[in-house]
Amino acid sequence: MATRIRPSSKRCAVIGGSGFLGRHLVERLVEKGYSVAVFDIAQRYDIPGVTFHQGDLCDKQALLKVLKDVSLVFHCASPSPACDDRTLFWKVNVEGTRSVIQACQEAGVQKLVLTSSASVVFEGADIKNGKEDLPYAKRPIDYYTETKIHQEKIVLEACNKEKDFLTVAIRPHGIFGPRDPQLVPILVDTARKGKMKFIIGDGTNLVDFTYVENVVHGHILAAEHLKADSPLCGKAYHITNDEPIRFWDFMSQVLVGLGYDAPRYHLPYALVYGIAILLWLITSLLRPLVNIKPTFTPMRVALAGTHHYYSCYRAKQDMGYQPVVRLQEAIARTVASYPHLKSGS
Ligand SMILES: NC(=O)C1=CN([C@@H]2O[C@H](COP(=O)(O)OP(=O)(O)OC[C@H]3O[C@@H](n4cnc5c(N)ncnc54)[C@H](OP(=O)(O)O)[C@@H]3O)[C@@H](O)[C@H]2O)C=CC1
Ligand SMILES: CC(C)CCC[C@@H](C)[C@H]1CC[C@H]2C3=C(CC[C@]12C)[C@@]1(C)CCC(=O)C[C@@H]1CC3
Repeated sequence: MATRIRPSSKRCAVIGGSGFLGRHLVERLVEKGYSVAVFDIAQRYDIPGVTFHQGDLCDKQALLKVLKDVSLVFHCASPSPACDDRTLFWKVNVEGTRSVIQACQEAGVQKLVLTSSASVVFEGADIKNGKEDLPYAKRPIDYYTETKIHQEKIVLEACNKEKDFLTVAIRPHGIFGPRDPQLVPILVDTARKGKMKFIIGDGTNLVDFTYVENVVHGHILAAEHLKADSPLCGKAYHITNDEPIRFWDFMSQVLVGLGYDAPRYHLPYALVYGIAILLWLITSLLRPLVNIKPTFTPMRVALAGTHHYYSCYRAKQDMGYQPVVRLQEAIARTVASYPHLKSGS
């Protein structure tokens, strides 16, 4: 009987490796001596030694070609939360993730590390020091969150020691850092439109913002600690900066760092949330005719006006996680990385 030769444990693939988190992950893996294949719907950069495979993760045959001599897969692809397209979220995050799991199993991949999200337990109400045993949101706040819940469940349920296929999910929260296309650009765009004058609520709500290098560190630790006899098998892990900060202090530090005024005037949370729901309803009804993207979506308002910070005690215990870049240093590096978004430029 022919014995299957296992690929080296340092041969990995990053699905979604052209994205914000994915590219930082690829760069760190290369520094650590991994051989990396990127699978993504688009190729946006070139790194010597990294092979790129352009394709849709819903296409199992295309995935199989890339995964056949890989032992470890990171899955960090998703449509952007801003796209609000339920059909696309289900197709990519749920059906596509099933095809990733099947392709991994058929190709003999041993480990799958999923980038999930701490928002899988967020329903719009306060979460203070939330642990991984919080129940999944029963009424997810948007389609993105709804499908991230299903995605995490199917990946964790696929963990099977007998089949030599181990899975783990990383749940980051509020990732930021150089090249992030969401947080800082949306913030600056809102400030430039003159809409960043108001604080939603009393401004004391604490939130986790997690520097991208810490999220990368959590992913690699998880991959390296994921073994048949380890507690990581089939579990989810919060990865944060472990320094919750007032949402509005974080926003103000980024804005002031880039030369914009910090928001000053307070608006009641319930009022802004109500307006955001109304706008979402109107834009959904008008969508067949015009595609308007409101700045203040119910999700963003809920994130801006409630406490949502998470414990990463489990990651510290099971994989020795500690953030590698502290929050103030992370904010300074991020601000410095966006010279083109400075006020007046
Ligand atoms: N950013 C954040 O604050 C947080 C993010 N996460 C999770 O982290 C992961 C990475 O997020 P982030 O880096 O911010 O996102 P990005 O959008 O920057 O990266 C995702 C990448 O996946 C690609 N992609 C999308 N659909 C497919 C597909 N069908 N097949 C192959 N590739 C595809 C995207 O291409 P394209 O751009 O062309 O769509 C993009 O290159 C996601 O799973 C997200 O849910 C979790 C918590 C917080
Ligand atoms: C308009 C302003 C009141 C707020 C602008 C900042 C927001 C763009 C960001 C603040 C928190 C961010 C966040 C995410 C996206 C960008 C923010 C809303 C996620 C929804 C991205 C995907 C996730 O999995 C969870 C994130 C939580 C925090």
